[in-house]
Amino acid sequence: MADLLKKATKPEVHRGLEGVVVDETELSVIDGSVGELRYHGYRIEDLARHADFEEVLYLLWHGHLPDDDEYEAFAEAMASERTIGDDVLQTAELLAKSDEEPMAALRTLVSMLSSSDPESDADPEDMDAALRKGRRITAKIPTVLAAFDRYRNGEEPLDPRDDLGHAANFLYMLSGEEPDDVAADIFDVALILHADHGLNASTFTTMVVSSTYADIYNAVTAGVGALAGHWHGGANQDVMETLIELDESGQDPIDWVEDAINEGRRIPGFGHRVYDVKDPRAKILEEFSEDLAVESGEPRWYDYTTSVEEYLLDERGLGEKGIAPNVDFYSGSVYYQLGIPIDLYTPIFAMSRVGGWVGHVLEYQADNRLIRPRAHYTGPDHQDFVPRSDR
Ligand SMILES: CC(=O)SCCNC(=O)CCNC(=O)[C@H](O)C(C)(C)COP(=O)(O)OP(=O)(O)OC[C@H]1O[C@@H](n2cnc3c(N)ncnc32)[C@H](O)[C@@H]1OP(=O)(O)O
Ligand SMILES: O=C([O-])CC(=O)C(=O)O
Repeated sequence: MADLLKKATKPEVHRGLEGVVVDETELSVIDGSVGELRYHGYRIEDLARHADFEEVLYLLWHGHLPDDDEYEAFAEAMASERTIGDDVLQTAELLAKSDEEPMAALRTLVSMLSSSDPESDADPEDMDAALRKGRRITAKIPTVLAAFDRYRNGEEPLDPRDDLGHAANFLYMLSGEEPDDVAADIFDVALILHADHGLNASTFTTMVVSSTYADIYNAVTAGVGALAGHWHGGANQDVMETLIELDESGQDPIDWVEDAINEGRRIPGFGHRVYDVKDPRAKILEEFSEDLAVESGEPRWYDYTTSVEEYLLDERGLGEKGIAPNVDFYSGSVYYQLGIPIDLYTPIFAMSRVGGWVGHVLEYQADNRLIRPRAHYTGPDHQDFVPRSDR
């Protein structure tokens, strides 16, 4: 005990685990100094251009890109798992009627999916079962989200269509209309871009949970919880709300952002723990945002984003700790222009990131070790206990 109380000998404390390397991974690598991201060695730009989301899921879960046969079998297995039971639908309806936030509804519904999983009793050390469960969760998230959204709009949910890919089927279940190729492709790329990103907070959360051998439903449910926060996935919704605030202010965007910074506000969609420069995913989404603006003839949202970026990145400069745009900055205006409700942006992030969560859980559990760091104690050395009535 005496040693523990020697506060003078303070160990090096890594607040926020900044820069701490806790494990090895083959899934993704980020070079934050030049803005590069690769999944299993493939540049994110190449995956965005040439792959689809199902291929990327396969890559993250199996370690290689699928050939034609592997792809077909995988896409078919994913599509066959999209349906959800009546109990989950009824809960989605109840949550919608009680005006639950979509991200909170998703957390509840993902947790509930385990009750109807045919392998819910599988040994948590059975990695094949964990992969199949992860695949089921991933296949069903779009269905639960679309059902929730339709219920809150007073509409009945639609059955998933197995003739559409993961991205197009979600857009169909949401609106009731088959999306055109442009919308389906942009949405598919958005899913690819958000699928994995090293040991971000939500992925690390899933690893902590599964390191106790709690099953993958616990891990993914916790991942949804961690992603919800404004400093992580929740920022994409904040970005769009901020752009709307800017629009309603009637101010010039540069004046607006200058005032916001002078008031000490954090601008959502800027700053990153790993990137010192612009996030490569933001570059791709920015192009989509511009394309959609040109196509619709409504440049407002794209123009606001570029003005804010110009001020923060170019005029204000990167400073000691860069505040360049992260992935959330441009996804907001892309989803907005695709007509997706603003409070679904973060659940959509989860719809994609579940691929990384499952991949990292499987990778970590292949050589599991309980995650259990320590804290430097700074409380009182000793206190005599006083009964409550005498305090
Ligand atoms: C998918 C993702 O999760 S991407 C991140 C999404 N989150 C956001 O976009 C929310 C806005 N951004 C932020 O809050 C932060 O940049 C984080 C949480 C993402 C990263 O935080 P950290 O790595 O801990 O950086 P930290 O908070 O120490 O910031 C360093 C400095 O930059 C400033 N800064 C960081 N982000 C911003 C921002 N968005 N707007 C204004 N200033 C910022 C901080 O105030 C701090 O300044 P100081 O040193 O004068 O106090
Ligand atoms: O890596 C991070 O800390 C946040 C992020 O960009 C992501 O999770 O995609």
